[in-house]
Order: sequence, then C-alpha cells, then structure tokens
Amino acid sequence: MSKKIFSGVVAVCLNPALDVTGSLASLNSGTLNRVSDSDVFAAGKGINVAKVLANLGAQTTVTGFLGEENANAFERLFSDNKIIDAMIRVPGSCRNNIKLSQHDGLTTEINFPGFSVPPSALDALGHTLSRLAQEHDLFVISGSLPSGISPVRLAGWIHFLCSLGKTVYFDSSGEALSSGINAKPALIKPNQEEFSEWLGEPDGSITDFRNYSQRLMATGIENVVVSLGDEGAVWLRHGEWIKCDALDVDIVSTVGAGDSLLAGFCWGYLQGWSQQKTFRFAIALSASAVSQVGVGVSDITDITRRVSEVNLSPI
Ligand SMILES: Nc1ncnc2c1ncn2[C@@H]1O[C@H](COP(=O)(O)OP(=O)(O)OP(=O)(O)O)[C@@H](O)[C@H]1O
Ligand SMILES: O=P(O)(O)OC[C@@]1(O)O[C@H](CO)[C@@H](O)[C@@H]1O
Repeated sequence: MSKKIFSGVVAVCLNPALDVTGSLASLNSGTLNRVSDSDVFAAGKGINVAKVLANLGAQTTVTGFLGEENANAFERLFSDNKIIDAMIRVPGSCRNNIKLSQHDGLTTEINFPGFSVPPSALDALGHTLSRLAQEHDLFVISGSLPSGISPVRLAGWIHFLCSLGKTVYFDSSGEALSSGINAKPALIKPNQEEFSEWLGEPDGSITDFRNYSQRLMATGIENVVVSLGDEGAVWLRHGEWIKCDALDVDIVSTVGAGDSLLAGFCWGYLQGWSQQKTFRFAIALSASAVSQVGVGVSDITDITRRVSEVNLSPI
C-alpha cells in the first residue's frame, strides 16, 4: 500500500519567547546603553520556523507550550499569519529574550529561562502530537527546553513520531541536541558552535563535521546540516557532502537566520525539490532573514531571484 502524502507541516516550539529587539551603535558592558528602534516579536525557534513556512504558503500548525499570561501576543501572530494554533497553555509567562543589534551587524542575545511545564501538560503534548500525526508527515522541532521537560522526554517524542513513519527535522543545542540525536530524526541542523560542543571539539572543522556526520548517518540520521553563519552551510545527505556559501547581504540582525534556513529545508521537502534546489533556496531565504529585524518572508520574488546567485559545491 502506498504511503499517504500530507501537505502540511507541524512546527513544535517547546520554549517560545517574546524577542525584545533594539539597535544601537555599539554595546558596552558594565554601563548604561540606550537603544533605538525597539520592537517586540512573538518568537522562539519553532514559532519562527512556522511563521516563515506559513508566509511561503505551507499549511502550518504550531504546537508546544505557551505561558497563559502573555499568550495573546502569540495568538495575534498565529491569526495574522494563518498558523493553526495547537499550543498547550501552561501557567505563567513565556520568557522575554533580549536581542541587541549593533550598527556593524554584530548581535548580542540574552535568553532568559521560561515557564515551568507541569507534568499534565507533558501528557497533553503527547496526545496532541499523536492527533497531529494522523494528518501530517513533516514535524520540525526546534529550540531549547523549558524547565519541566527533560532531554529524555524530548527524545521520547522524536522517537514516537519516527516510529509512526513521520519525518522529523530537529534543531537544538546542548543536552537536548545530544538526546534528540539518539532518537534519530531525519535531519539535524546545529550551527557550528552547537555541533562542535556536541563533538567535544571546541574548534570543530568542516573535516571534523564530515567525519562525525558520516557516523551519524550510519546510525540512521539521513541529513546533517551544519550552519556556518556568514560562511553558509554544509549538508551531508546519502553520502554526498555539499557546501553553499552565504550570500553577500547588508546585515541588520542575524536573529532567526538558522530558523529561516531550517524553514527552507522544510519547504524544499514539502515541494519535493532536489537536494541542490532545496539548499540554494534555504540559503537565499536565510540571507533575506539577516537583512531584516525578526523573521518572515516579505518579498518572495527577491528571494527567488537570489537563488541562482547561491554558490554550491561538493566538498
Ligand atoms: N552574516 C551573514 N551573511 C549572510 N548570510 C548569513 C549571515 N549569517 C547567517 N547567514 C545565513 O543564515 C544561515 C544560518 O545562520 P547561522 O549559522 O548563524 O544560524 P544559527 O546560529 O542557527 O542562527 P539562529 O540561532 O540565530 O537562528 C547561514 O547558513 C547563512 O546562510
Ligand atoms: O533559547 P533557545 O530556544 O535556544 O532560542 C530562542 C531564540 O534565541 O531563538 C530564536 C532565534 O533563532 C529567537 O527568536 C529566540 O529568542
């Protein structure tokens, strides 16, 4: 019997955040800094991925947890972007994360701890994932874990989805990354620093990434993408290792660049694109993300135009 193909995507955000952004000429520690152009965005990695995918035209559902005390900012984002809300409300507030961009393009981020997730909400998420799995193939899980969710619990959810034959794309860091890797999602997307930390090689090189990625592939992870900031990204798939250079753009804020890149991989998967077409598109999408504050697709024609400028090479 052929596998039923579903068109939508589920983005899982366990630890959403209100990103409080500001720009300033330069940030000086230990003294007063005055910020201009301040804004507040309903964000968090999974929610950023969902917003980009919804803007591209994907039927997008978000699940995970929302603090009930400031859920309204997120609810507005979901309704403005036609995102289906399957988030579980928990007591307390989503965290505020501070994102300060200097005029030279350097961004300083301060991420706070979020709410604590009660055990009953963990069960509720399990049920929600099970329900959504009846009508979706692609799940993207990204971001850190709030208090109350252990890395082992996260791995359990990934394992559960994979055991149902679902495609799970995964982006996290630290212990959550290690634990999630053990559950063998279809794709992981650490950045250079996160992957180096996981390898235990503080200055991991592309050769190190390649060697370890080959080993991960042997365990069943089909795709390893390592994002390299202004150097682009590398992607190992089916033994083929390719690199895309980043596009040359004026940097406004790098916050959410990795989320846009991951959304590009999801979009390529949903469209059934080749590896090369998907990679070029994802890089162009992330380039557009760094030239704005916050994530989202405001000009798809510009992104499509820039796809052909992306330099891709086997390495
Ligand atoms: N300075 C830059 N110039 C051009 N493109 C960039 C720049 N920084 C990032 N990008 C693009 O964004 C992609 C993801 O960037 P990065 O590796 O910084 O992700 P990340 O650390 O996961 O980001 P975040 O956690 O903020 O979402 C890169 O692969 C690249 O295509
Ligand atoms: O603390 P986490 O979950 O690792 O990252 C959260 C975060 O830094 O990631 C997004 C950018 O990728 C921001 O919107 C958000 O504040």
